Amino acid sequence: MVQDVKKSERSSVSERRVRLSSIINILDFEYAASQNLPPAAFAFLKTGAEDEQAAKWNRVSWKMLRFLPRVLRPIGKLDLSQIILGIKFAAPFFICPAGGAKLAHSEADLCLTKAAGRHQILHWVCNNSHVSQQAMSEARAPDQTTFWQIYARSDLEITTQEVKQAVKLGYKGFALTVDAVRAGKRERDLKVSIAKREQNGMGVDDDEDDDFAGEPSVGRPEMQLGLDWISAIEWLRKITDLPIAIKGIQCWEDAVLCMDHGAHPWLSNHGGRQLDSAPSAVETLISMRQHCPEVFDRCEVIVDGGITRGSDIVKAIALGAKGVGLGRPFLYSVSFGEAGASKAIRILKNEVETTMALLGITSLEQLNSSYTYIPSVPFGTLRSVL
Ligand SMILES: Cc1cc2nc3c(=O)[nH]c(=O)nc-3n(C[C@H](O)[C@H](O)[C@H](O)COP(=O)(O)O)c2cc1C
Repeated sequence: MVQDVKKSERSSVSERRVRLSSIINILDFEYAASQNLPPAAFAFLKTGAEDEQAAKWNRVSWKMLRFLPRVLRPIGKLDLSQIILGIKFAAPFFICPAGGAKLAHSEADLCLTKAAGRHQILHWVCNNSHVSQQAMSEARAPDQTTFWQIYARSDLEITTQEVKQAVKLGYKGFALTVDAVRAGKRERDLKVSIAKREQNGMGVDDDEDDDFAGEPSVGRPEMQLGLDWISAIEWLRKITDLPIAIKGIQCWEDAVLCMDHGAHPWLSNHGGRQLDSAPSAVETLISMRQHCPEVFDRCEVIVDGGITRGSDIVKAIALGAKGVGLGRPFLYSVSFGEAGASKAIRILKNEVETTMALLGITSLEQLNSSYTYIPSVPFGTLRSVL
């Protein structure tokens, strides 16, 4: 399925315009990928839906929050470890599932699992990768745990077999992605595909031109469109009793439904690639704190979207998230292979540690909403909102 980037199009180490050694933060990886990757590959990874409002807002919304640091507290050893769906990892952030990683590097999916294993963080493996389930599980370090993400295929039996196989191969948690029943209109990606086709002299009859409705350049199998909460959870529960997250929760009402059905809400708008103007995970976290705080006690809330700094990760945890996913940042970093992904993890760990020390905490368990606020809302009101 995954479109191959021709070898000649992919830059070799010596051809790279931006070198790994020059990178000091996560946004630097995006710049490097924009310079080093073929334009079509970068466009596929970067694109959001339509006007990219959701993709941009995801990033900006973490910056709405400010910290309330505490001082004169002894800061000794910092403990970044976090339990996500029952498994202890060395850090609270993880690598999100992402199809098309091969556009960043021919061995991207394997490199991501290996880098995650090296640093004992979670890789939530994508079912739409170019590598087999078996090969992905073989890339794990001996003591490494990975989780598996699924789309429900139109032929549910195929997905059923895939989940059974994932259980056999030792995956310890699942995510059912539900925000992509239809692909979002990803214009940045579409424009590059159309330009390429026109460059190749392949014209289209003006009367029949419906390229504007084209599928993303990395295809996906046909989706199952008939599931609802009851049938989806019943189907999955017949196959496994391992933890299940529902990926793509975008309002507190659906977070409550997750809780009621014994699943964990994964607050995500697919990196702004699906519904433009969808809410960011920050907004959903805050509305959950107002309307259904009990979900944080009964479920593990996972978030992703627009995270570029260790401080964003700490903010998410302060608001109640247990696991914090990054998609594009790891895709951009893995354009440098395993060394790039490993550097991205080290940068994030270092930023999380610095943020913790400057907030006056030594473990993530000490974090709570009193460490953060939104300045635009009157201070007193906000403290009660959070
Ligand atoms: C290139 C790309 C491919 C993706 N493919 C999948 C996928 O196959 N399954 C899925 O559940 N999410 C997929 N996602 C969404 C990510 O899992 C995650 O929700 C999102 O990237 C987080 O936002 P961020 O990129 O701003 O960190 C993809 C994201 C990107 C950027």
